[in-house]
Amino acid sequence: MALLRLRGVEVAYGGRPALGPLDLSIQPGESLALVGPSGCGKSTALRLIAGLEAPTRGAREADLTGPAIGMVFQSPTLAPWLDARANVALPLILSGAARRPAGDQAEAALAQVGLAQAARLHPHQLSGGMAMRVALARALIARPRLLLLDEPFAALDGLTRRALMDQVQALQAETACALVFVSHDLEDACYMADRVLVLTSGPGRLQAEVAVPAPRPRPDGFRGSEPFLGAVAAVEAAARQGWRAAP
Ligand SMILES: Nc1ncnc2c1ncn2[C@@H]1O[C@H](COP(=O)(O)OP(=O)(O)OP(=O)(O)O)[C@@H](O)[C@H]1O
Repeated sequence: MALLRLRGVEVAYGGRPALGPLDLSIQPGESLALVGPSGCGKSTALRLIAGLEAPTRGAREADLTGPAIGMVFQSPTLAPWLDARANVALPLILSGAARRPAGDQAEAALAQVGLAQAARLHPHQLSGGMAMRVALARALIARPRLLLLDEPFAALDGLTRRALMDQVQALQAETACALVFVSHDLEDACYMADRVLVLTSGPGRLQAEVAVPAPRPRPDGFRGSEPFLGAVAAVEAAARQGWRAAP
């Protein structure tokens, strides 16, 4: 049974098509990447999946209850007046948890992303990578069944980005949540996902679906392996067919 399905969804803004029609299903525990040229509707698709926006046409069907969805955006959107611990605890407190146990849980979540020492720091004291890890801890604290990441690493340097991708995979293995990962970077998409959905230029439709038949978390040397290189080549070929050059 799929966690979530989009059936023939289309989104238009002011009558201008922005996405679709698009069909998509997300199975429990799987990792899905959405790639496509700028403006094709990737973020729109993610907002539909999150239920933050309704489709103009088509339907969203979700089999999600409880702490269903965690989301991390390109900028970490932390509350500047709260320290890391309080930022991470916020979803629990907003859903009615008591401050002390929520704070304890937040500290454990920060330790999981390697930030045990940073619990009392405020956002302006954090590096970009640290802030992103705080946002990740916050998204995962309620143990969602589905984690949505919208270009979360785009602003980070290459090494930090790779370390964070491994960290997300480790957390995903631990929590068994499904992941939808939006990226501009075709290699990052193949690194993170079991299936890469290549969207066309806007309004984005499915151009191709490329499987990455390899275990997660990725083993050492994965980027030199045949499944990875083959998937990247297939995604690039689909992109060459379906993406118009930006005007
Ligand atoms: N709230 C909105 N009102 C009007 N138009 C919008 C709105 N949100 C998005 N759009 C338009 O819809 C299209 C898809 O936008 P979206 O942000 O989903 O694309 P994207 O693939 O995520 O882009 P990028 O990779 O550049 O982040 C774009 O043409 C954008 O201008």
